[in-house]
Amino acid sequence: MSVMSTILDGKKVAAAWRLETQIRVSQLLEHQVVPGLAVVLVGHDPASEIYVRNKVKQATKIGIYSVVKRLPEDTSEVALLQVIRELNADPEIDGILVQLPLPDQIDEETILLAVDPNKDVDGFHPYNFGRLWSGQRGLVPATAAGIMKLLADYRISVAGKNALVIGRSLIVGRPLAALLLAANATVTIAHSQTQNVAQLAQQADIVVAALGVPKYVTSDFIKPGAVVIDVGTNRVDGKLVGDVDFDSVASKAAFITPVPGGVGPMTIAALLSQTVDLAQKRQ
Ligand SMILES: Nc1nc2c(c(=O)[nH]1)N[C@@H](CN(C=O)c1ccc(C(=O)N[C@@H](CCC(=O)O)C(=O)O)cc1)CN2
Repeated sequence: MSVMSTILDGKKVAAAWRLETQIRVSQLLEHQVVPGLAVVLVGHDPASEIYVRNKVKQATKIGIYSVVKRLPEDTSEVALLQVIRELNADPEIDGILVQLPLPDQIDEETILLAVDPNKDVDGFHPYNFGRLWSGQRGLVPATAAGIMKLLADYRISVAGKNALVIGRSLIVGRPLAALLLAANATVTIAHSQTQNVAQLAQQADIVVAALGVPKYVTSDFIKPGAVVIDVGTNRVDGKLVGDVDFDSVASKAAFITPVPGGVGPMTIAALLSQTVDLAQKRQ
């Protein structure tokens, strides 16, 4: 018998979260504190352009002051470091993020290290990453924070569950594994060298697909009743496709995120919330 899963509606949860954040912004405005977000975009990656536009649009809508620093594709590392230094010193800016990926001539690690850890709203600075892995509270990468919030809103408990995170990126896989561990899940990280990913997935209560391969996770990976989180945003023939084969997996999983409308909107809502956390600290 095939059962249809509950769809984890990221669009709806993110909208409610943005409203809560907007209320927090109004409270800050009463104390003459305007939360400030700076987004640095180097080059013209079409997907990055969309994400940055949406971040700024949604930030502005809820009263966050936001600036975009647009730099050409051939920007040098030195020039980018100078922009970051200026933002670090700008008292109107609470949160700084550098949109990834960066062009090849720029070393990502050098850039992330240059962001003031107290303004590192993306949580990618090694200081904040270290705090995350040592189980301390702090700035957390937005996609991982968004996924945890989505699970919490649907009252999906994580403690004692087997979680498989497929993908070990700085942006999603690693920070999410740390958050799931902090929430007392038993966490496995699978990656490009992992043998028998399907076999590992069959043991998992929670499967997170964050590897960037369209429809990689199929129904034979899934234990009936599992929770499936799809972080993929692959463009195939102009269409947005996740890392999960939604139609086959939805008949087996208890909960599943759609693409679009699942994890993506939660990422931006988490970023806004964290920007306001930083402004509250300034206050
Ligand atoms: N500095 C950062 N760079 C990148 C991050 C990040 O968190 N910080 N994450 C991703 C891209 N990203 C945010 O930047 C992001 C990805 C997807 C979405 C989203 O809302 N997706 C929609 C679909 C939108 C579309 O049509 O493409 C959805 O899934 O519903 C938001 C943000 C890489 N870089």
